[in-house]
Amino acid sequence: MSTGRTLRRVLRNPLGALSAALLLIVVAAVLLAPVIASQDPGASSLSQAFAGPSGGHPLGMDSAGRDILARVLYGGRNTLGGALLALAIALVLGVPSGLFAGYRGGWFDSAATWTVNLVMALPAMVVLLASRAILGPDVHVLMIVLGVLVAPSFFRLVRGIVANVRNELYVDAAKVSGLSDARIVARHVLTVVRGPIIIQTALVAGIAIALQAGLEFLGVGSGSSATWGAMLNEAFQNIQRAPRLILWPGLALGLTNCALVLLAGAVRDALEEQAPRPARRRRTGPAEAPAPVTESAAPRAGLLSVRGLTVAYARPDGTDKEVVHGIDLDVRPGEIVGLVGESGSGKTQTAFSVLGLLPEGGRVTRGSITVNGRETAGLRERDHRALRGRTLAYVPQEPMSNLDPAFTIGSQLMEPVRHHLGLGRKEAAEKARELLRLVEIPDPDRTLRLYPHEISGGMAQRVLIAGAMSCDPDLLIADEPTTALDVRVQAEVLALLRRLRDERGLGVLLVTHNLGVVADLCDRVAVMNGGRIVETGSTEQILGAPQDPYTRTLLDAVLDDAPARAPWQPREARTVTA
Ligand SMILES: Nc1ncnc2c1ncn2[C@@H]1O[C@H](COP(=O)(O)OP(=O)(O)OP(=O)(O)O)[C@@H](O)[C@H]1O
Repeated sequence: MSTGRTLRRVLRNPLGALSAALLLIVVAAVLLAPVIASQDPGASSLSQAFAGPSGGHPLGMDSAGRDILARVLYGGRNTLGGALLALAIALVLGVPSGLFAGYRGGWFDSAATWTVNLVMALPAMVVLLASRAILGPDVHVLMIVLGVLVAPSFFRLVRGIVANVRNELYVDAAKVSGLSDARIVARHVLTVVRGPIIIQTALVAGIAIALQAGLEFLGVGSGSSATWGAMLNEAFQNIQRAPRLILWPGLALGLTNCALVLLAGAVRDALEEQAPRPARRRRTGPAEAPAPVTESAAPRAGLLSVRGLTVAYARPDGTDKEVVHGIDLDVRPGEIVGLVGESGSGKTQTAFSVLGLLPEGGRVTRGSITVNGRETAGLRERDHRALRGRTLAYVPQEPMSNLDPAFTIGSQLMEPVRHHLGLGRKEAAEKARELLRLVEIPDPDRTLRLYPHEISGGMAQRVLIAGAMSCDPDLLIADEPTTALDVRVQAEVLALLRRLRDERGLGVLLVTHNLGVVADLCDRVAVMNGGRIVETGSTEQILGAPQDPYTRTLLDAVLDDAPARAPWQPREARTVTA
């Protein structure tokens, strides 16, 4: 949701409008103190001590004969300025570290979380009193210490949200499209955390103001300058003689804090009206099943060639869990190769190894992956990122989860195009329109303006295919691209992939467990089981005359437990050699 729309929603809420107006008045009055109050807040005239309101002194005089209006206004400067300083320190320390720890995890996350827990365990008031004793009675120094003490609240808030967002599929999709981490954080992560940060800022500002006033009230502040807390302290000492002295600083503190809390509530309500983000798909898979290794004697394909690929995950005890055990795979230009196997057989790990996007802890431990003849196993992240989007593209399984609900379709299609092709806004919009036409979306202009929740699943998948095609890649890796769609839309998406292959000479690695899709679309098939490729061949051969017992079991399962017919008849009119 855009900032403008959030602001309008806040102002439409009566409490939001009232609190915002109140805060504006307080801030304006405090900033305009020299204009509104003609007196110096420190100038005292003992003969006028405790004098009531008069023409030149509308709020009267305090116990030392100082103008109360001037002291409230100038005191507000010191009180709000101090709170602002504490807030700035807390934001600068808490937000970037929370972003980094949540997004990257690893040792920085552990170290930062440990430090934050330590700071949170410290009793804030005791630390503030001790700092005053050590660093002197300067209110600014106390506010800096306060900023450090409240920074953990921002860190924990931001880290928690970012750690969740990092797992969203649309963040994976942004990585796949080749965007840098900084761009992904700025675009997809900051938009999610900015709302909670605004709410937290309002609440922490209230706490900082109250704490600062509390310290001054206890006489722990600097004491030399006017602040609302110091005024309360003085009023309290004279409560019997002039109880009205407590009214003005009390009112200023109470109103400012109420306004901040109400504003935080209004911002939260405005943000909650935003459509909920889809939950992330969690992958699960059965345990490894052993199978024989097949070594391909075939020459390496020009587009994608995988030889002896082994993928492993580090276990907490330091040992490796191997999930892909030395596989061979080839995709030629203009060829659609199906990678089939049941859940957990290692299809996705293979695809992600080619994309250079193995999840944290996973790595290619052996083997070679060449794309257009260039070795990519062990490539640096920066070089892999350059390949993704341009040479390699990815179409994921769940179209809706891979689109960021906060941005229009147009904005999401234009971002990678502008980044990779360096196009300006207008050219990128034209390119986005052209891409939507390419994937046969009927009214591209209208679709560009829609948000993901306003389009169907089939259309979302077309949008993702359009995004994948934006930089005219050579190889498209599609992970179960039709699973989330109904049968009619599935057929349309498959026809679209076939057309792209025919018209553009696109190579496609189709990850699927659906043999119907394989029969419909693929030229060749590799069957995976337990992290190994057990059989590779043409679609006709694999579906018509499977050699491996596992492939036969897979085919039997499709035919409702009946034995596989021989030969298998693919849906598309293909020449079947029995
Ligand atoms: N992050 C991880 N850490 C450890 N093991 C993992 C991790 N991700 C996947 N695995 C293991 O890797 C193996 C292969 O998983 P993979 O996701 O490639 O299967 P798949 O064939 O794509 O299944 P699906 O169709 O369900 O996605 C599984 O045994 C799985 O438990």
